[in-house]
Amino acid sequence: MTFPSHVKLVEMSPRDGLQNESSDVFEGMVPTAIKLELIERLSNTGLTHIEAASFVSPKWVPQMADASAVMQGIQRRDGIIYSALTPNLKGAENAIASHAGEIAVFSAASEAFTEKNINCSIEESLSRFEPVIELAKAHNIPVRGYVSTVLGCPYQGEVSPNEVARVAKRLYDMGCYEISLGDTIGTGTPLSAKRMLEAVSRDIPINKLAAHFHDTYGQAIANLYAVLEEGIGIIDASVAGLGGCPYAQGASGNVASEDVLYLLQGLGIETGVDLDQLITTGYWISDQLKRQNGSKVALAKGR
Ligand SMILES: CC(C)(COP(=O)([O-])OP(=O)([O-])OC[C@H]1O[C@@H](n2cnc3c(N)ncnc32)[C@H](O)[C@@H]1OP(=O)([O-])[O-])[C@@H](O)C(=O)NCCC(=O)NCCSC(=O)C[C@@](C)(O)CC(=O)[O-]
Repeated sequence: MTFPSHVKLVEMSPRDGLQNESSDVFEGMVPTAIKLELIERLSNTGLTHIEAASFVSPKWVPQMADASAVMQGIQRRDGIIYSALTPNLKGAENAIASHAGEIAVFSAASEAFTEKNINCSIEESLSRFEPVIELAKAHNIPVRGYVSTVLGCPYQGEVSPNEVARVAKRLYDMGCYEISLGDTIGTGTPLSAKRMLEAVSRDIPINKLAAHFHDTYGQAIANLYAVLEEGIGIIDASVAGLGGCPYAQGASGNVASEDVLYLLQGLGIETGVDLDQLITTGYWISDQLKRQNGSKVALAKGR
């Protein structure tokens, strides 16, 4: 078994982490200043990729309504890519106008989830992404592609690895430079994660694939270990385990960045990220949101 020597961590907390936050503390919206301070603190940890906001309909996801203010307010650092999620051309235009360093499009391997999440079929979502990718190319901005529900769907249940592979390949062939595979509701297990990855990596080089696992069933770290064994070198995670998709009921947070980093350090895998700084940031945002910190490593190590 050979693990990669280096893993790229993609930090999700400002976008996936906060998009579903129904913060009582702030009567709904998390203030832009808190989002910006979170991004600033994350920028001090050694992370090189931070998904900072999403340019989606504010009627669908009110928490991301200040995406332009967030993207424009970031104190940008050399060597850090601040990316934004975009569902359509309108979102991409706004993201690019707000200086997103990378944009991401998102579909799913389940028709039912795609309808609930972005109000169209998988096929329609892919055609919406064509002009997005074209526009990004014209601006020299890389595009990441997400496939959600890769290990289970909240509406249709089981999802076939072949369908995940099909959607992932379409996104890759359309020009997405990296495909992130989302276990949106965290129902995957190490074996199902490996089987899914085997199917996807038949068509797409493994170094172009990212694991984006939620920890709803407590399997995310085990699933990550399984896909690291297969050669995955890009992992999405969210500090303090923040997050959840508004269109996947019961879906809890992303796997905690602190827990992923602890796993990687134990395997001798380099990331360039400082665990203590990450833990401090996780406690800071948990305090702001008056939430229990969702990272087991942070709880064990303490403040
Ligand atoms: C895709 C749409 C817009 C379709 O929504 P729709 O209602 O079908 O769209 P529409 O084109 O009919 O537009 C409706 C209204 O939204 C506006 N609108 C339209 N587009 C935009 C835009 N980009 N930015 C701002 N406003 C926009 C548009 O202008 C219009 O405004 P109105 O005329 O009624 O005032 C909607 O369904 C939507 O925004 N969905 C986003 C859902 C979402 O953000 N889900 C969470 C992210 S995915 C996720 O978390 C999973 C992931 C990626 O993390 C991986 C994993 O874990 O699996």
